[in-house]
Amino acid sequence: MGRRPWTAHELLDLVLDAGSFESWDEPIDISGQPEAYRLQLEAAAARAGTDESVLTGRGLVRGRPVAVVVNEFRFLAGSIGRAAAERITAAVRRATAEGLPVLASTASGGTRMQEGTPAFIHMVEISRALMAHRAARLPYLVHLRHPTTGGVYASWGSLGHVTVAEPGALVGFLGPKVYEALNGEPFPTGVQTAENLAAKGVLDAVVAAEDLPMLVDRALGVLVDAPTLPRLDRREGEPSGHLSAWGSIEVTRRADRAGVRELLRHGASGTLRLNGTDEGERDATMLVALTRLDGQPCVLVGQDRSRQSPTTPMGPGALREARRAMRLAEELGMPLVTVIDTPGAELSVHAEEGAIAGEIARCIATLTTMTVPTVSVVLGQGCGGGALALLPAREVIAAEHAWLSPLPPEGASVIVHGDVSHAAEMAELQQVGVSDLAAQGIVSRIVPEPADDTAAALAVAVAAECAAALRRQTHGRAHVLAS
Ligand SMILES: CC(C)(COP(=O)(O)OP(=O)(O)OC[C@H]1O[C@@H](n2cnc3c(N)ncnc32)[C@H](O)[C@@H]1OP(=O)(O)O)[C@@H](O)C(=O)NCCC(=O)NCCSC(=O)CC(=O)O
Repeated sequence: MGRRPWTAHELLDLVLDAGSFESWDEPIDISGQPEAYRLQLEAAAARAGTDESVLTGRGLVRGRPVAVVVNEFRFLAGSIGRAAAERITAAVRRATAEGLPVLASTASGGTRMQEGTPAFIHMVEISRALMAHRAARLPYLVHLRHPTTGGVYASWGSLGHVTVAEPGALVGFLGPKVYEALNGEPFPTGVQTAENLAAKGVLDAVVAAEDLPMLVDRALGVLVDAPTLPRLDRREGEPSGHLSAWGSIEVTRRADRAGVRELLRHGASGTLRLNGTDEGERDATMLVALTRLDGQPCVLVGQDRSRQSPTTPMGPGALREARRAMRLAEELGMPLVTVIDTPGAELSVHAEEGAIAGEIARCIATLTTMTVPTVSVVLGQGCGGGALALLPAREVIAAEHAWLSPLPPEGASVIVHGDVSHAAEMAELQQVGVSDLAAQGIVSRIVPEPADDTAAALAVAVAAECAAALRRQTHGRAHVLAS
């Protein structure tokens, strides 16, 4: 940690628009507490300048109304006793009732040792209130400050839709001093840090408190704001269809082919990248983001062609990240976009032991049972079960040269002919190209690839088509709900 830790009041001043904070906190009666503890509480209040270890209320972040729950570490190490726990639970319930997103900022030694089990058990009530909040499709954003440990990290610190920690923050379940005393050896260094946990896919990002307003604004710009009018050029036109299936395969394997990154760069705005499964797994080949695709808010998950190679194939963790995106969309009532672009999933010991086949099955199972609008985009290579895992959305659109096959055409050639020389013939025979996919009803729309065929133009055309497809479904759903 570089600077002195933020106090709760400093954090509120930093994050909320000036003068917008309105406290929800009721006075706390400590008269019934044992004298020694009462004296500790009084001393803590005098030191911290707060009446408890948590402050709650509402305010504006860049004009957006939010409920806030902020830990004060200087009050008995931000520890959570019954009064603090009840304050958090009440604030979350009020936020739910008022339809407000919740932003929590933690800094704590966990359950308050002076209060023990009756306080500890309140982790359950806090979690219950937060899950009711999430069930009401309201956002919960978490910011972990230095240090965040114990029952705070293991309840309201870990239940966010988006979870970030400040640079250098100690974030861990058991405090390192406690570990060392109990185990007779120090806990390994560099593990309980914001940076390590983000690298491991436990946290979404490392974000300084100064940058929290931007993060909250971005997240709520997708999670709360209504769609805006389309602005991208739809690039109407007929598919040229002049290439064979093999010709298309060669086009999609070109280094300058547009991928999901180009789709976001040229066709989206207000993108907030998420990171990992939030369960301790991360695979750079899958990209997950909250974004506005041509003005349409959505959760987007896509296979990143730029990160896949023979040495870094798309593994089972990538598919678990995809399922996190699916869960998020379903829970938040957000449209989901999946982007298919893979030369195939990982074939290895790691993949088998990580349940790659099961993850493909679970992705298919999840996608086919989602109730929110879903669109999949076959953008480039659609090879094998790894591609199929992201395919079965309500509407499937495909770029003109995209393709879908059970395995690489070279593999099919080996199976049937004993060598790879019949790959082009097998691609044709196996009907992998988009015209065949459309004829079979697998693909409902083909996005013509612009004649100039630049990655940017393709990305713009696909983004516009995809957003339009989502709008059609969202509109249709509203129609059904209204009737
Ligand atoms: C959070 C810390 C890393 C911060 O370290 P620092 O070196 O900055 O500060 P410190 O250790 O001197 O602590 C500052 C003061 O806060 C007190 N203090 C720390 N944690 C406390 C807690 N949970 N309850 C009550 N008091 C606590 C310390 O005794 C000390 O008091 P004084 O100033 O009087 O000396 C460390 O305090 C720590 O490891 N705390 C315990 C974390 C933990 O393992 N919690 C699990 C609790 S059980 C739980 O939460 C349930 C669960 O795990 O599920």
